[in-house]
This record gives sequence, structure tokens and C-alpha cells, in this order.
Amino acid sequence: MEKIMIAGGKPLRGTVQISGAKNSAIALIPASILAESTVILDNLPELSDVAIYVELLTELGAKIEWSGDQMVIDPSHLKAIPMPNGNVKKLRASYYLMGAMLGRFGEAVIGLPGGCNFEPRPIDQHIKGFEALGAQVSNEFGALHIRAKELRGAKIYMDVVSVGATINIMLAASRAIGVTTIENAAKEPEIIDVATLLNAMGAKIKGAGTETIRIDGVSSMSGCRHSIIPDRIQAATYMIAAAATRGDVVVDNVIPKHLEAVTAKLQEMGVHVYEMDESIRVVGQPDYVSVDVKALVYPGFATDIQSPMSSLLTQANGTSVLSDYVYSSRFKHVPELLRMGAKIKLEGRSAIIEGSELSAAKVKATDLRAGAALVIAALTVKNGVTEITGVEYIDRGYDNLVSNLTKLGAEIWRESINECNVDK
Ligand SMILES: CC(=O)N[C@H]1[C@@H](OP(=O)(O)OP(=O)(O)OC[C@H]2O[C@@H](n3ccc(=O)[nH]c3=O)[C@H](O)[C@@H]2O)O[C@H](CO)[C@@H](O)[C@@H]1O
Ligand SMILES: C=C(OP(=O)(O)O)C(=O)O
Repeated sequence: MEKIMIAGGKPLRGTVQISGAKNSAIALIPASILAESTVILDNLPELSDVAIYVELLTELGAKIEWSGDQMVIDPSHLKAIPMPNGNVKKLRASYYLMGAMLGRFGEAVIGLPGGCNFEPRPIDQHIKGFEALGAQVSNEFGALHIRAKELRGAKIYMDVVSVGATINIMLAASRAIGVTTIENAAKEPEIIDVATLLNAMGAKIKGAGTETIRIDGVSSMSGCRHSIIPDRIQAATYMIAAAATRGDVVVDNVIPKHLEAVTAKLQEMGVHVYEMDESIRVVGQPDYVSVDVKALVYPGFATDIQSPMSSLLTQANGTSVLSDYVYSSRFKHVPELLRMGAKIKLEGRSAIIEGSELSAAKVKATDLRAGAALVIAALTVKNGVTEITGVEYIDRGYDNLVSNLTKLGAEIWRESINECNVDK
């Protein structure tokens, strides 16, 4: 086990390259099993979630070569092996194996997913979608048994806007007989990325990125080559870190359109943000005004960037209100920020944040974005060294975090933890 140590107080300066998106990668890898020949994915991030997916597909019989930012997946010899336990419980996105295996084999036995459990995260909309396509679904000892004699296209109205359920239904419906329409679909850029890959594999999907997606089922799909979109959440994290440290950072290899909600909110606070074709420059300022932020589904301000944003709001003058309308209680980072001297009160689905100077402390990341929030908070601390444990969560979603921040001028390093003396 390791911890991250940060001696903050240094403005970040320079350029950071953003890798491919985690939330695309961990949907595209299982999507590839719908093909009967080789799929090549480029711009792949080097993350622990991706490594777990490699193990999962290998268990199913896929041949995978992963080198640098490229992965070659040969799913031609895949078998419908039940996966009730093990690696499926280590990440959230293992639920995509349900839709992908249902599409390819007409059956799947997959343990309920793990990942960052900052609050209960039901998958009833995924199940509703599979059932609408003609599958029988039962929960046996914590694993879903999903079987369909025949998958048939259907009209599916999503009761809540769900990224995972939208993608899962697209995966299964790609191989159903007839037409499926998903109404009230999620519109996140990662959904368009998955549809782009599936279409390149031979699927017929229209409307991804809007609230109505139409899928004409096809009987077979084949391999292709696809480059993953940049990670907008990593990009936003570096933008916020640049602002919080009053630095000057170019965040490169991004799609600025995907970051509009963050750019607008930073500008409203008084941060100078300049959009270029594939990069964004963030120039921090000595003083920021407080703002209200509402985390919403895309194109709103992403819930995944809500926790990092709370650290920046501690640096604004006055009181900010940050509310999460996707996950009402995604605030596990708040008690840790309080240890660092933050002034935050929780009221319902909102955090009321007053500007304050933060100080060094021993803190613990309890989920991925809580970890990112603590890193940003620690980068602002002028005296002392902040110790952050729970690094395994941060590694789920940030590749090369320590080396990227070091190149930007931060004093940050990893240390191993003597497991006998873990008090945090
Ligand atoms: C691997 C991946 O891409 N993870 C992202 C994905 O998670 P994930 O796809 O799991 O999140 P959803 O979009 O499904 O969740 C959105 C909301 O819908 C609710 N819900 C969801 C499904 C369901 O069947 N029933 C239900 O009630 C959830 O509790 C939540 O309140 O989108 C989230 C919201 O942008 C992000 O925080 C995650 O980073
Ligand atoms: C919550 C997240 O991921 P997951 O859904 O994979 O747990 C995230 O990326 O912030």
C-alpha cells in the first residue's frame, strides 16, 4: 500500500497531456466482445480499472495485447463463462459485461458491481432494459443471471437518466432482432464514443448524444480500430488544480466543448480560461468570488468533478453552495477537508462552503474523486506536508498523476505504508 505526500503552496505551471477517458475505456473494452474479430483501441489510459478489465476478458477467453496506450483485443474464442465473483466485484463498470455477453451469447451470469460506493448505486434501469429486450433476470446470491431465448428490439423509457443503463442497453440491443429505441437516454460524450465504436463494428445506432437513441439490431459484428476520446474529468481536475494553486497551466489533448460547464464556472469565479482547438489554458488569479454549482447530467456540471470543485471553492472569498443532483450524498470528501481546516456544512444534497486557508493533515481518500479533491486541497496548503491514504482509489482514474503534477512544479511523491502502522 502507498500514500501520496504533498508539500503544497506552489503554483502549477506548464503543460499537461490528458489521456483517454476512463469511463469510455471501461465501456469500449467490454463492447469489443460483441465483435467476432480483432478490435484495436488507441489512446487508452493506464488505469487500474483498465487492468482489471483485461483480467476479466482474459478469464472469458479473449486474447489481449496491451502496450502503452494501445490495446488489441481478439474476442473470437470467447466463452460464456459465469462470473459471479472475483474481479467483477472490483469495479463498477463490470456491469457492461451483462449487456455485452447478453448480446453475444444470449446469456450472462455476472456478480453485482463494485467500484466507488459513495452512496447506494442501483442498477434497476439496466435490468428493466434487459427485460424489455426479452431477457429473464434473477438475482442469485449477489449475481445476476440474465438469459434470453431471443433478444427482440423494444421501446424503452428510462425512469432516470443513467449513463451505465443507456450503454448497457445499446450493447445488448445491437445484436437484438429489430429496432430498439431508448427514450430519456443519457447524453454524455462517453455514450457517443461507445456508439461510434459499435457502429464501426457494424452496429446501426443513431441519435447517441441525444435523449432518443435508435438501434437497429444486426446479426453479426466484426473488428475495427478506434481512438478513445480524451478524459474530460481528468482534464477538469487539472484545470481546477491550476486555478486553486493560482498557477498557469495548458491542459492539452482535450475536447473543449466537453468542458464547457467547468470553463464557465471557473470564469464566473474570476479564473482566466482560454479555449484553443484541442487545449485549454487556465490562468489562476489572486482572488476568486464565491459561486453556486449544481452537479447535473451532461451537458451540466459533472458530478465526477463536484468533489474536486469543493476544494477550489474553499479558495474563494465568501460562501459558495455546491449541490449534487445526480448523487445526493456524494460528500465523503467533506469530513477529510474539515480536517484540513475547511469550513463546510452539509445540508441535504448541498455543501455550503466558506472560503478559508487550508492546512496540512493526514487524510484518507474514500473514493476516486474524493481523492482528487484531497490532492487539490493539499496543493494549496502553504506550510507542511499533507499525507493522503486510499491511493488505490485515485489510481482507478488518474494515470501518471504524481509525475504529471511534478512536471507542473508540484512537490508530490508516493511513499509505501508500513501496513502494521496504518492509522488512517
Ligand atoms: C463507469 C462510469 O461511466 N461511471 C460513471 C457513470 O456511473 P453510472 O453509469 O453507474 O451512473 P448513472 O448515470 O447510472 O447514475 C445516475 C443516477 O441514476 C441513478 N440510477 C442509475 C442506474 C439505475 O439503474 N438506477 C438508478 O437509480 C443513480 O443512483 C444516480 O443517482 O455515470 C455517473 C454519473 O455521471 C458517474 O458518476 C460515473 O463516473
Ligand atoms: C464514480 C466514478 O467511477 P465509477 O462509476 O467507475 O465508480 C468516477 O469516475 O468518478
